[in-house]
Amino acid sequence: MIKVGIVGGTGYTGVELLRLLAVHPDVQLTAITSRKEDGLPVADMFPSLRGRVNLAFSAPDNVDLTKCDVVFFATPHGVAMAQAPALLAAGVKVIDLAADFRIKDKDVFEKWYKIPHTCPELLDEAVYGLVELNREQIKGARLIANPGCYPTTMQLGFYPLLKAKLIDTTSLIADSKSGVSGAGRKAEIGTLFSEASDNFKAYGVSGHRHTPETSAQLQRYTDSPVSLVFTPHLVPMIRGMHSTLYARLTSDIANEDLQALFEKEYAGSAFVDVMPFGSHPETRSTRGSNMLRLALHRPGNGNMLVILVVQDNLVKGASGQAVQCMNLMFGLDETTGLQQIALLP
Ligand SMILES: NC(=O)C1=CN([C@@H]2O[C@H](COP(=O)(O)OP(=O)(O)OC[C@H]3O[C@@H](n4cnc5c(N)ncnc54)[C@H](OP(=O)(O)O)[C@@H]3O)[C@@H](O)[C@H]2O)C=CC1
Ligand SMILES: CC(=O)N[C@@H](CCC(=O)OP(=O)(O)O)C(=O)O
Repeated sequence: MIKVGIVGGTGYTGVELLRLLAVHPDVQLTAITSRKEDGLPVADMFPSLRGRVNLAFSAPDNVDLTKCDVVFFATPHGVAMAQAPALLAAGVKVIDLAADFRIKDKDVFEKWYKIPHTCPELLDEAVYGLVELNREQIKGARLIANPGCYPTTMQLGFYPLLKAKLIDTTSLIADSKSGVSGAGRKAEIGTLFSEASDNFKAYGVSGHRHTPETSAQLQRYTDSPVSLVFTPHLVPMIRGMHSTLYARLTSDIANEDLQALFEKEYAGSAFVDVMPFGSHPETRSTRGSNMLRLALHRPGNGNMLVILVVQDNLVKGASGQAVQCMNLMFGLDETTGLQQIALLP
């Protein structure tokens, strides 16, 4: 059994890790931390876990995480970078759900996250945990930078087109919407019921930290300079993410061939569903599951391609993706414990 520790077990990605790992056949939950809830039985805070998780939360300082085989950091940016060196030195693998190791350039990280990077020596080694694009590297990794939720949708949508050199890389557009759980469980005015429900707004239009993360990753797949405009929106739903991606085709290609390109690229991927051309994927078709669904459109048969991408921000956008990485790092089938079908309605 893989002994698992979770730092930050009371947040939305932490409890999502617990939901997935409590029934994972190869996992033994070993330590779950919370500074505020030290000593409280996990199932007292989350009754959905009664009878499934028998541990209590521990303060991070009171628990020996070196007895774990892998530790997930479901914490704000800056926490994993402080603890990863000691854990790695003790032979523990680390999966960070925050952004500490996603951006290879320390200066770019510090500019967008406005905190100093205290562990730049690990930036080169960290493997970006987007399984569909990095599967082989993840298998041998000790340290995973789990992707941001929006970047997952943007990369899986644009990647096949970039790789096949079919689009203008300087005019990529992503118009994305997230459910409110994307902002985490902490109290904030913007996510109060009376602020976020029955309302709709864009945010971060002049600059969101997921733009540099996504651009840098996409740049790995093309020699042409990548330029991306990304606009996130908050929508009044709990889970879910919908990205409408726009790309200008630079070559004359039939719709059937575009569809075949995506189907071939993701044929071996259990968690990327290429829907029939012209489909309208719904976020609820991924709710609670690790699936990401996408569909291609070509309005008026012109040279603008529209790619619709949906996922559950907490599963494929965070905790499910992290478990997918863990499976590969421990030699398991990547689908182990992740076969849930989406909830509907
Ligand atoms: N929500 C989402 O859809 C996604 C989130 N992420 C990323 O995952 C990470 C977790 O997000 P989310 O679950 O939403 O966050 P939450 O705010 O819901 O939870 C944060 C957790 O971290 C703990 N924590 C906070 N500060 C510290 C600290 N200094 N040391 C140790 N533990 C700490 C908190 O518990 P306590 O204060 O009691 O210790 C809590 O359990 C973030 O970096 C986020 O950006 C990534 C993709 C999607
Ligand atoms: C709705 C909402 O607020 N979403 C978050 C992003 C979700 C996320 O967790 O991304 P990181 O892991 O990169 O922080 C935001 O836009 O800040």
